[in-house]
Amino acid sequence: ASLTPVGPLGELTGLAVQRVQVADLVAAAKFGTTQPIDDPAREQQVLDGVRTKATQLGLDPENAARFFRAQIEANKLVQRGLYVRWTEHPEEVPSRRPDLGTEVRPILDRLTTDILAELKDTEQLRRPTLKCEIHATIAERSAVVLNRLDRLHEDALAEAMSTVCA
Ligand SMILES: C=C(O[C@@H]1C=C(C(=O)O)C=C[C@H]1O)C(=O)O
Repeated sequence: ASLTPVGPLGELTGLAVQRVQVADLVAAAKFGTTQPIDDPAREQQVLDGVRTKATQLGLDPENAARFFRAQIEANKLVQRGLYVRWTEHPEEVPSRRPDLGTEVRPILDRLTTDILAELKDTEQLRRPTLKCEIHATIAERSAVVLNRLDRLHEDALAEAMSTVCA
């Protein structure tokens, strides 16, 4: 369970937190298999879906795709960090390997839908203004404290939120 960060960007930031936390499951699904961290075909699928749904919601599809490119980079940052951690400390490797296709990607797909709805709800606030940057910083810092994010997930969240103020 994750706690909702503070302010008008709290819900959106909370969803970005959930997405970087699900990266732990993605890494657990792939670690010790031949499945690579980078999957350009899946990324293309995610981004194509985002553009389609964004257009249906009346959002700028390229702006939404830019936000999701940052979510994807953040996810891979966590995966790479956990690979380093698990290689150095094999006792920390999760004992169960979740199934990427049936278990993990469906969670990411649900988050995609929720994130797009929040992008719509926050559209007016997310102009490139100081006001937006301030609300983004408040939401991000409160997310780190409320969810006790470690440095890896804190850095990933910063990446995920880097383009929030359109
Ligand atoms: C999350 C995954 O790993 C990477 C990150 C992705 C994402 O954040 O949506 C998509 C494809 C991969 O490059 C995955 O393979 O599903």
